[in-house]
Amino acid sequence: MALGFIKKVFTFGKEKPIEQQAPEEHLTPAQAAAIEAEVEPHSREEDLPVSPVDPVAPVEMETAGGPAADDARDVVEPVEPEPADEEPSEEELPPLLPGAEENTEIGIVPLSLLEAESEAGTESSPVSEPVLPKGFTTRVDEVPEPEVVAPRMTWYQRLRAGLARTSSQLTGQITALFTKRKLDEETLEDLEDLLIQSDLGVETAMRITGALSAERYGKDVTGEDVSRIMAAEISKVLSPVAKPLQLDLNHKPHVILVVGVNGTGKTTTIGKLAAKLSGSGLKVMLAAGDTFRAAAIEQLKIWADRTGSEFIGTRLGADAAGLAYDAFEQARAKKSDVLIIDTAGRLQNKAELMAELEKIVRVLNKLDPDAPHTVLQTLDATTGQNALQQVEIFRNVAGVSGLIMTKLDGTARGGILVGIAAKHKLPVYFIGVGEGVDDLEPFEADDFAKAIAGLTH
Ligand SMILES: Nc1nc2c(ncn2[C@@H]2O[C@H](COP(=O)(O)OP(=O)(O)OP(=O)(O)O)[C@@H](O)[C@H]2O)c(=O)[nH]1
Repeated sequence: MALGFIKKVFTFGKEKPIEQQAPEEHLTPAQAAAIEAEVEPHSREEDLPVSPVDPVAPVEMETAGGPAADDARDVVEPVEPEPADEEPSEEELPPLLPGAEENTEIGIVPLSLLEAESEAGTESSPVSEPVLPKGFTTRVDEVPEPEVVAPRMTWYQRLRAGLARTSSQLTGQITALFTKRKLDEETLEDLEDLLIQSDLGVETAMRITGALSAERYGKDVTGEDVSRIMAAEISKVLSPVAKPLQLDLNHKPHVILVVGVNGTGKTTTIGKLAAKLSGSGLKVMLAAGDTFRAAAIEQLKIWADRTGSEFIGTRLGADAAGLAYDAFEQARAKKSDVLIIDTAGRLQNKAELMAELEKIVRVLNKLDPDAPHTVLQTLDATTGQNALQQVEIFRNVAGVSGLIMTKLDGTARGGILVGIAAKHKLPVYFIGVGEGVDDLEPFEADDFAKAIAGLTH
């Protein structure tokens, strides 16, 4: 009866079986960390049915809740539960997560909307700071002193900080170029060269110098004039590609395949995405499709535990397409809303890597002709021009549907995103501005353009 009671209190709109609950949902961060540190790797006895595609090693399937979930329930000290017939009154129940009301027919939902809703609900959101239901308490000595948390930087502050090196280098060079000179042909050519060297691409460089010439040719011009016009022109290039990542939750699971060269931040970005999705009340499963790099499997499992997502992995060297097949089957059986599949960024050679990606797509197609529903490519901003070529390669092989530009914090090459947008016209859904779980921001064209041009918001 007590378990049933807990289930009623912690269900936020979407029915979520009690064993699915991530331990973190009703623990303070310190308690969750303590439990995570003690948890032994979960050993799996029975094998999942082997994929008919290729025999693979026993696929390890475990919920991120795993053993910790049981320990977690031990941590909450139940005192006399409410008498069975007394339903907790409305005001006692934690508020539903916005958008997680009974509506189970969620149609096409832009992820940024889900995120905005969960952000809106964060101060009272029970998921991060659950209010223990009446009749329960935790031992007083276990309740850690609330640590003083510095106010979180706004989106724009984090972006400005992330792009600081790009913008300071660019605006510094522009200022040096425009030392109170009247705008002439030579200055325009110098500016064009400078913009091309900043990875903005020839097309965008010419747009900027053309707009500047139209407005200021033969007149005095300052660095601020150039920054203002540069921001406006970059924004025009980026606006068409700044789109929300749409999830079609009418067909579960929505399969997101993440591809990209090794080291571009695939696994990290998957963790960040999983945090946003599960924080919005969606059921997420992560599949360790990078069976080439041992650390990648373990890394993804840690992200699954940290974000309360389900995890499915297999042994090193196993067939990635077989893992993808099993993951899809498991996600469908467990009614996961979203399945995110990690892939290898490196194999013996590029041809092998491309062949593996093609096979994964083929196998998923067999299970759902529309799957993978989204193919995200991660691009490392610090690699500059190389990122342009990478889009070409992966787009042809895996049918990339959108981009996530990572490592924009601390790099002086953030301009490459403009060059890629102008050339490939692929949606840019998010940008990575750090290694932390929150360091993934929805891509906003205007903010990005102003940040690169060094303009205050
Ligand atoms: N500064 C910074 N580091 C990042 C960002 N995203 C990822 N990283 C770091 O980049 C390194 C590589 O990230 P991974 O997620 O392992 O990259 P991957 O593409 O999965 O690599 P492979 O598994 O080798 O294919 C890690 O040290 C990450 O912490 C970011 O936005 N900013």
